[in-house]
Amino acid sequence: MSRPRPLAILGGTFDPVHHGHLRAAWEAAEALDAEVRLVPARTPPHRPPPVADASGRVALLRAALAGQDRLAIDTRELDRDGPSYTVDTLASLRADIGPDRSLVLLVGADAFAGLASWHLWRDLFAFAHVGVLTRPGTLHPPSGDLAAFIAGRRVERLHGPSGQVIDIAITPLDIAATAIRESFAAGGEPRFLMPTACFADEALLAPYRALGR
Ligand SMILES: Nc1ncnc2c1ncn2[C@@H]1O[C@H](COP(=O)(O)OP(=O)(O)OP(=O)(O)O)[C@@H](O)[C@H]1O
Ligand SMILES: O=C(O)c1ccc[n+]([C@@H]2O[C@H](COP(=O)([O-])O)[C@@H](O)[C@H]2O)c1
Repeated sequence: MSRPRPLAILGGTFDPVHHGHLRAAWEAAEALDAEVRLVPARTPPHRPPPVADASGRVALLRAALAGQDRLAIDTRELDRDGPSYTVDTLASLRADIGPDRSLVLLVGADAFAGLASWHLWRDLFAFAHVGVLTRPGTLHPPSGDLAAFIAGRRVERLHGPSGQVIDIAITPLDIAATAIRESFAAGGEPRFLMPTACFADEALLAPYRALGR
């Protein structure tokens, strides 16, 4: 029997989704030959509450992903109360897919540098590999406990179900949701930083446009 493709997830606040997220997820799917799911956080643990509620952020994600089937949405974090800890998401995914399939947590290099502040961060590696998406502007390599923990785990090709770290070089797109929210707040129109389909339903953009009022 052929080995199942790896399952990779890109968690995020997606407030709102933009081409930086989508292109990174797409290139990771190609680089790892993986099924990739975008996992919107209901209550992101390490930041102020999002501008748009979870259902609005998911609706924009659905609009963004329409017309292709390589990237999917996994809404399991919306079903949990409390902070959307990634370790809980990985445990739940691991229970779904069984012990043998490769599971990869995709994180931008900026997020990876702060991984040691995440809830039960060492346990992430018991459930999954970590795929680090290189991102412009991130110059600092991991340090301290994280650097010590991942020493010896870095690989060029993933083996087994979990526990390794791989760099995934992606086309640098210096797009951030913060800048998109700032554009809306200034009365701008951040077209072409996010998919055109996201502009089709004004109701979905209302929370962002309201930033400018
Ligand atoms: N332009 C990008 N290129 C590569 N990875 C990205 C990019 N933007 C976001 N990511 C990664 O996608 C994940 C989810 O990001 P998130 O939803 O926080 O978007 P963001 O644009 O960084 O948002 P914000 O500006 O609100 O912090 C994180 O791992 C982040 O590092
Ligand atoms: O589990 C944690 O402690 C944790 C801490 C910070 C961030 N995360 C996850 O990392 C992803 C990106 O977070 P953010 O805030 O950059 O959108 C998102 O899925 C968050 O739930 C997870």
